[in-house]
Amino acid sequence: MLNLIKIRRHLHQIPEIGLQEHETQKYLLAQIQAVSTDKNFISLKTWRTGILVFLHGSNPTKTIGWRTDIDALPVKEETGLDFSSKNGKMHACGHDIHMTVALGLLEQLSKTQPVENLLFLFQPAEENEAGGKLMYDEDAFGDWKPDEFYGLHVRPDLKVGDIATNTHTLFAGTCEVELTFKGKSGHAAFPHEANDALVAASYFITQVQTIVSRNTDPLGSAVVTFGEMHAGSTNNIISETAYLHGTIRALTLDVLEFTKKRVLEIANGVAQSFKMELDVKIIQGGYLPVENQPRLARELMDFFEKLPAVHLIDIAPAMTGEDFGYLLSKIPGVMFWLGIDSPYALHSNKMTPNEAALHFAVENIALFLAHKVKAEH
Ligand SMILES: CC(=O)N[C@@H](CCC[C@H](N)C(=O)O)C(=O)O
Repeated sequence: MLNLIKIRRHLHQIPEIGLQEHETQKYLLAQIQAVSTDKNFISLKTWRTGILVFLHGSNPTKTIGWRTDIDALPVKEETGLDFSSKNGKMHACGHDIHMTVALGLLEQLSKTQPVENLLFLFQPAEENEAGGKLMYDEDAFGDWKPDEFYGLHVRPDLKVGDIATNTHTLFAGTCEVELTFKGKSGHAAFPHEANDALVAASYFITQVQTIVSRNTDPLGSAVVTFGEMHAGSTNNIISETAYLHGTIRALTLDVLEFTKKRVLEIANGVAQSFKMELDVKIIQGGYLPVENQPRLARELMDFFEKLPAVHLIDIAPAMTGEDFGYLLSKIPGVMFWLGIDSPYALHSNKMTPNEAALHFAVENIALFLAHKVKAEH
C-alpha cells in the first residue's frame, strides 16, 4: 500500500521546473513500478520527462484519461516545514499533491482489471512550456489517446472535502508577454545625453493598468499582470534596457486577443514617445480557456453530489491558467478544484496544503473513475 503522505513529502523536497523533471520522473517511475508489478494489463511509456500509464480494459469501448502535472515553480520556499524543498524551487502550485493523488488513484484502479481502458498521464511543464500541448502535438499518446479526460487542481481557499467545478468555463486563457525597452545608458548626472529605459518601462506599467479599467468590457473579464521587471545596475547609471515579463488573461479568446492587442499598442506608443527600440515576445502556448464539457461535467457533479464525504460546489470561473485547456479543446472532459485549506495562495512561498486532502481525494475520485471504467472498487 502506497504511503501517500511520505510520497507527497518526498516529491515536495525535489521540485523541478518544466521539462527538467528528471528526478521527479525517476521517483514516479519507481512508485508506478511498485503498484503495477505482476499486472499484465498495465503498460507504460515515457515522453521526455512525462509518463503515460495505460490500463488495458478487459472489454473496452473507450479510454478514460486522468491527468496530473508534475512541474514546480522558481519560488524559494518559506514554509518552515521540516520537509521543505531542498533545491531552491518549490511546489507552490500544489503539483506534489496532484502527483500523489494520481499515484493513489493508479493504485486503487489497478487492483483489478477495468472493463474500459484507463490512461494516467503524468504531464511535465504545466507552468511554462505547455507540456500538454507539446505531448498532444507530438502524438505522445499514439493509440492511447483518451475519449474523455479528467483532472484536478488544488485550491487553498476551499476546505478539505470541497470539490468545485461547473458545466462551462473553469479557467481563463492566458498568454505570456516579454517586453524589452532599449534606450541609451549614461551617467546619472547627464540625463540629457542618455535615454532612460527604466522611466519608459515605468510609464508603460502605469498606462497598461488602464486596459482593464477603460478598454475591456467590464463584463468580459480580463487580467494584465506584469510580475517581473529588471532594469539598471546601480543608483548612478541610467538604464539602457528595461525588461518586463507578464501574463495576459481572459475567459474567452476574443477578449484575450483584444487585451493582447491593447498591451502591444500601449507598448509601441510608449516606445515611440520615448524614442526607444522595443522587443516584444508573446508566447501563446497552449493555455486556452479550460472549457468543461457540459454533459460530462454534469455527470461528474451529479456523481460527487451523491457521495456523503464530498461537499460539491458549483463555482464561477477563475483567472488562473492551465494547459489542460489545450487538451480539453481536443478531447472532451472536466477539470475541477480540490480544496486543500491553506491560508496562503497558489504560487505563495508559504503555500501549505492540508495533507488530509490526499486520502479524501483518492478515496472519492477513485469511486468516480471506477464508475467511468466499470471497475470493481
Ligand atoms: C493554476 C496556475 O496557477 N496556472 C498557471 C499557468 C501559467 C500560464 C502561463 N505560464 C502564463 O503565465 O500565462 C497560472 O499562472 O495561472
